[in-house]
Amino acid sequence: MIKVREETLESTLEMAVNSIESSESRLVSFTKKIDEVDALQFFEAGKHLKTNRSFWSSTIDNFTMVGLGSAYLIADEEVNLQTIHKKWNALLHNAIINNNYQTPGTGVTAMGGMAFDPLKARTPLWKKFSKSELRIPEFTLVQDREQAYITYTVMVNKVDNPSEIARYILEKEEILLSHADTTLHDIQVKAREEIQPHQWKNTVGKATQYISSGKADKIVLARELRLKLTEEANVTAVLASLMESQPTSYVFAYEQAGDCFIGATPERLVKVEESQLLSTCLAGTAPRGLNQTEDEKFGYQLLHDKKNLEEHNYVVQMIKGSIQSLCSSIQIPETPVLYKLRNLQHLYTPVHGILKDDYSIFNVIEKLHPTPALGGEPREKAVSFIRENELLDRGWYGAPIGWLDSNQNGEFAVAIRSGLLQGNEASLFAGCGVVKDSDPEEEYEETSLKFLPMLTVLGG
Ligand SMILES: C=C(O[C@@H]1C=C(C(=O)O)C=C[C@H]1O)C(=O)O
Repeated sequence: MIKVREETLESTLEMAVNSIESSESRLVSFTKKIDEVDALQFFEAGKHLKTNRSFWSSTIDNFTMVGLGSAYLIADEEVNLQTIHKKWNALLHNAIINNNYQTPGTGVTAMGGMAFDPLKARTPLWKKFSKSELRIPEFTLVQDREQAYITYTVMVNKVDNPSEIARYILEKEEILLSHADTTLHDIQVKAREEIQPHQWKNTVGKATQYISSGKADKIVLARELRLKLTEEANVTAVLASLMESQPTSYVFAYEQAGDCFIGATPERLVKVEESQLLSTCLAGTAPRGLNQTEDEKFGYQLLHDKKNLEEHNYVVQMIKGSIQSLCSSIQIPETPVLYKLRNLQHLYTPVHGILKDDYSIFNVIEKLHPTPALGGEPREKAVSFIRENELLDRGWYGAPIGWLDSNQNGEFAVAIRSGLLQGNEASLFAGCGVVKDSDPEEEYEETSLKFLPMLTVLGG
């Protein structure tokens, strides 16, 4: 990685082009501070580029990232995180980075996600999505509280003309930072089809038998709700509604050739800021009450419910065990607290650790995914059961989604409370942890509640 301090984009590009000797190409990035902008407007204006867009917002931290276009793609059909990690390192090794800021998400940044289970046969539903992908956007906007930054990233080679590239970028920037005209319509759900609800309940029954016979302790089963909408959903409008209705969740979107994977997940998989590591154990669910007394009653019951505490504890123990070798110290509270969302409340245990020098966010994701919150316990048995019995191609649902940068920062969430928008249709996904005394009917109800965050913003 070559860090440079050239004054302008053009001089940075010139320096980069001149530094290239053979037929290789090099990634060049240039970050500048800009006046505060509306990230959603920027995302909407990104439509003008006719390109794939990505969005990430951690509302609680007041941190939003928008990625437009693709300067480089690391796509892999294998979901081998070590291979992806090597490709990312190789890309950065040769990159020329002009960034005067420390803010996470500046410098070279990648946004991406992956399939929950690369071994599950892919169905047409997810045909536009690779099994894993890291996209280095051409334009990355970071809004960190009141500070905003834009990074341009391009791949250049020896014969490129720096002033032409600079002109192209600045022209596009003008469009992106000008006010986008968002005409937002109220969409409605015209029809909904629950995919094989009866068989799903049978599969839950089968999982409880499998667990009772001692072959596994917990298996997470998910199902799909297919929607027809009155018109094509505007992704920006859906994002805006998710940010408003789910202020304690991560709101994300990842477009792929017209389809868009989108959601508002409360579940952080891992955040790394320099050597600080944060993870989250989130499992165990109850509804919100209709009034404060009922809400507190449901919360109290959840905090004392044996089945939910057991489901939760599998996650705590697994996360603790998995990151032990990567961290020099770990802090985990003894007991969970409640994490309240608009429609649900969960058992929540935060995890803090100090990441040892030799490890990065890739190593943590590799160890953690899938946690027993989305796979089960023990992992291999549960994931094989899901692969063989679940009536769904999860695609990117339930898998890590997020971003990372060239300064060892990054954050990935577990892509739940999510859906795949496909023109004027959409598929929503929801799952729940099954243990030995799970009741199929209750689990069915729980998944119905978990569809709500997405269903509501789509007018359902
Ligand atoms: C699988 C989902 O949620 C997960 C399962 C939970 C549970 O079983 O209690 C709770 C939170 C999530 O870890 C989902 O929302 O689709």
